[in-house]
Amino acid sequence: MTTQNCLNVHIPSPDTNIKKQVATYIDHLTKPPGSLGRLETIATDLAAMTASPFPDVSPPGILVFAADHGIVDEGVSAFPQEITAKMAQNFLHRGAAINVFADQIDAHFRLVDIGMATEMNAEGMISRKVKHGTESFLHLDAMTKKEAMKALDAGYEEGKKMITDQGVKCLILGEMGIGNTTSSSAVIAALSKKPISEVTGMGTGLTKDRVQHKQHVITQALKNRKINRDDPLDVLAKVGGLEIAAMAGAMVAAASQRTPIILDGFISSTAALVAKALHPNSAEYMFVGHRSTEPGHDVALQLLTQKPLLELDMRLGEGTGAALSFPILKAACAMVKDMATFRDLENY
Ligand SMILES: Cc1cc2ncn([C@H]3O[C@H](COP(=O)(O)O)[C@@H](O)[C@H]3O)c2cc1C
Ligand SMILES: O=C(O)c1cccnc1
Repeated sequence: MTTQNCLNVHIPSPDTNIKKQVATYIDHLTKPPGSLGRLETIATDLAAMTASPFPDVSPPGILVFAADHGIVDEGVSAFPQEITAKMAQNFLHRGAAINVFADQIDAHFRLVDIGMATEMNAEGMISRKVKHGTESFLHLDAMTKKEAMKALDAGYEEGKKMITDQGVKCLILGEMGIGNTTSSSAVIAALSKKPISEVTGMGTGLTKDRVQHKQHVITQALKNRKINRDDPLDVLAKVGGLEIAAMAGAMVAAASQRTPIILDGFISSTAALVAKALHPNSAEYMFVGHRSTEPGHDVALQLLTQKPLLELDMRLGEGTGAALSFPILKAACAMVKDMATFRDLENY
C-alpha cells in the first residue's frame, strides 16, 4: 500500500446537490432573495465544500510556516534575513499582528520552521526544517525537487494534523520569510508568463529604484534557471520557497478533508497556484481573504479566478488578511443556521 502524500491524495469534488438545496433554502430566509449578496454564495460554497447544509467554520486554525531565502543576498528586500528568526520569536511571544488577530477570532495557532537559516529550538516551535534556507536562485536552483517534495509533504502533514488533531474547521495559511515576495514574483511570472514588471512590487517597502533592481534580478534569474513551467515541482525547486511549498501542501491537506481554506495575500496566493497546479480541484476549497497591494496578487487572483473578501490596502502576510476576513465566513454560516424563514413567520 502506498502511503498518502501531497501528490497522491484524493480530493473530493464539492457537493453540488447540497449547494443547490442550500441556495433554495436561502431564498426562503426572511429577506429579499439575493439581498445578502456575496454572503449567500459564500454560504452555498461552504455547504458544497463541507457537504453539509449547515456548515460550521469554527474553530479556525492558523498555520504559519517560516523559512529563509538565499535570494536576499542580491539586495531584493528592504529588511535583513535575521528578521525571519526575530519574527518567529515574536510569534511565539504572541506579539505579532497575526497573534493579535488570531485572538480576535479564537483561532488555534501553530508555527512551523520549514527552513529558517537560524537554528532555533524554542518552545512552541514545530521543527520540520528541510534545509537552512534556499539557495540564491540567481545562481543556483533554490532547492532540489526532493527538498521541494519534502516541504510539500511536511506542509501536508501539518495541515492534516491541525484538522484531525485540533478539530480545526477552516484553515488559514500564513508565512514568514524575508525575501519571499521575490520568490513569489518569480513563481507567478513563470506560471503566468506575465512581464516581470507586472508581478513585482515593493515587498516590505523597497524604494522605486530598488524595485527596479529586484525586477532585474528576477529577469536574470528566470533566464538562468530555465524552468519547465508545466511542472509545478520544477517551478518550486528552481525559484520557489520552502514555506511556499509547505503552504501548498497544507492547502492540499485541507481540500482533501473538505475543509475550507482562507488565502491571505501575495505569497499565500502563490502557494495556492502551486496547489492548484498539483490538484486542480483543491482551488474549489479556497476563499481569498483580502487584496494585497503587491501588484502580482491581482495576477494570481486572475489565475485562481477568485475575488477577495476585503480590500484594506494591506501588504503584510503572516495570514493577517485571511484572519481578518474569517468573521465573514462565520456570519455566512450563522445566516443559514439562525435566520428565520418566511414559514417561521406564520407562527408568530
Ligand atoms: C518586521 C516584519 C514583519 C513581517 N511579517 C510579515 N512580513 C512579510 O514580509 C516578508 C516579505 O517581504 P520581502 O520579500 O520584501 O522581504 C515576509 O516575511 C512576509 O511574511 C514581514 C516583514 C517584516 C520586515
Ligand atoms: O501580500 C503579501 O502576502 C505580502 C506583501 C508584502 C510583504 N509580505 C507579504
